[in-house]
Amino acid sequence: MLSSGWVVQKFGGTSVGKFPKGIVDHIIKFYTEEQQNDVAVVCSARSSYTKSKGTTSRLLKCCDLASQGEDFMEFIEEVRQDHVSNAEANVETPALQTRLISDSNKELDLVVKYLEASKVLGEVSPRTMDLVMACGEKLSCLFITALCNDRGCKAQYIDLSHIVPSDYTTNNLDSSFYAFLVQAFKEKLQPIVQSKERIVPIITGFFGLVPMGLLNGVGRGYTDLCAALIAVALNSDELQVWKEVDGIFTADPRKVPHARLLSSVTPEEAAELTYYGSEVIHPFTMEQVIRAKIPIRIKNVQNPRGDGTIIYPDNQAKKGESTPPHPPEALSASFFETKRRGATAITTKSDIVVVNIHSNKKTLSHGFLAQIFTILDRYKLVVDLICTSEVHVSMALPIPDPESYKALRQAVEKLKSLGTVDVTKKMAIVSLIGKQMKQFIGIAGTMFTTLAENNINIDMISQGANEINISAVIDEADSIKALQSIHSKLLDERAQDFEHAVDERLEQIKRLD
Ligand SMILES: Nc1ncnc2c1ncn2[C@@H]1O[C@H](COP(=O)(O)OP(=O)(O)O)[C@@H](O)[C@H]1O
Ligand SMILES: N[C@@H](CC(=O)OP(=O)(O)O)C(=O)O
Repeated sequence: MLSSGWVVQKFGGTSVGKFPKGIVDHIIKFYTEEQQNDVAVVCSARSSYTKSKGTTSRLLKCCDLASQGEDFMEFIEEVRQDHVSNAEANVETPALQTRLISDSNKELDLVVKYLEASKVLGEVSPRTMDLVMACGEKLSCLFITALCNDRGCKAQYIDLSHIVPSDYTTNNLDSSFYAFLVQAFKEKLQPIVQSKERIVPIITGFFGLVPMGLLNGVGRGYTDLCAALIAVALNSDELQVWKEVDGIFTADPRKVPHARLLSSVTPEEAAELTYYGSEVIHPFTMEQVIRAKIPIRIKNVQNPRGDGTIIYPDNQAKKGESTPPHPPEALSASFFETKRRGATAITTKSDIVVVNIHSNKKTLSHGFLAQIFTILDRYKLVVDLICTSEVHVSMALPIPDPESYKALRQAVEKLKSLGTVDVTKKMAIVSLIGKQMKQFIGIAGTMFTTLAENNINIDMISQGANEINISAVIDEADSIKALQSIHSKLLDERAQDFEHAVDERLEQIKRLD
């Protein structure tokens, strides 16, 4: 498959909020004018500083209030004010500014209608929630479209919020649903693709009224998935996910000052990092694009010329290449990267609660685990890590908000019928991630010795079946110390003493000689 010339750029809510002019002048225009690419832009709802104060969070708060029959207008007015003053501050051409404000007001008025009806009913259906949430991406894309046109880059607003027909039925968001979406996106973008003039489509990251609701089906961060499907629809050369960091680092650079920028990671590593606390990319994003052989590049809106980090399998050829990059999989490039030393990155996840269950039977009866999971399932609780012995089960659960804490309390009451239950709060999971780790001996040893040397108590240990993740549960208060000390032993450029880990592959090769 040859180069199509298309590049899909996804911008997160805080980037749209903080750097809109930079996005248009130094990113969109750079790729269209200097690189001569065709660019498609996907935006999330605007957040000025943090996601929790962002438009999506405010709109979800309105849904919450309406479902309790309470007044929500205060939050609508906050969203309105935010977008009006943003339009006034950034869009200079009077006609474009007036139209943007009027279009934004219309969208918000519509949301008020949906919410008023829900308030009367005292219930917000998943469909209504989607209709309300979609407004965030609409406002953001109306704004970026106006700003592009204002600054001399021809752009067209594309609303995907009704792309899924109301009679579309599916029980889960499987590959046939994604295939349907890709086809629908292709049709929607066809006029722009065929246009003689270069037009940048500015596409709402909200993609339709998904059968069980976008929040239930995909979750926050759905715009990453939308951008991925657009990249597939356009047979794009690259999917660029623009953030406020230079790419993926060996650890969260805010917590580990010596963290290094990684030039590439595999999709499996990116997924593990995201799940275990480093919110890099929505996990659903990768499968579709990688299958279409499209690389994902994480880049920084504040440093657009940086190389960023590429997410791509180390054993698969890219679009337009006939063979995988050399050296081949058996001895992949990172195998020779001495700096990597087996592990790729380290991450921590906070708000973890450990639940221990001691069976009241002498031996583990069959069905014991099934009973535990049935209870957890009933309360929609997720288990991140689990360790079992014959009569004892330890589980680490993410409990990030009051709602999940309430569910946990109810589940614990039920679990008590199976045995003695104890609960430890304020814990964290520290995870060492690396696709190459499985061929090294001593990495887990070094990780746990480092924790011991730093007086950090380990509550649970787990090595995932995929062998790319070694995790331990520790006190949340120790998580920064754990990150920094393990990083300096196993990932720091200046790490001196890594004498314990033996590269098993290299040893095998030596033995063959
Ligand atoms: N290993 C990591 N590499 C890069 N960033 C990381 C890592 N772990 C955690 N982070 C944090 O993830 C955040 C991602 O960037 P940000 O632009 O804030 O995301 P968003 O697109 O959600 O707005 C950064 O604040 C960064 O500190
Ligand atoms: N606007 C949505 C979806 C999203 O993808 O956001 P972001 O790209 O900023 O993570 C949210 O806040 O969840």
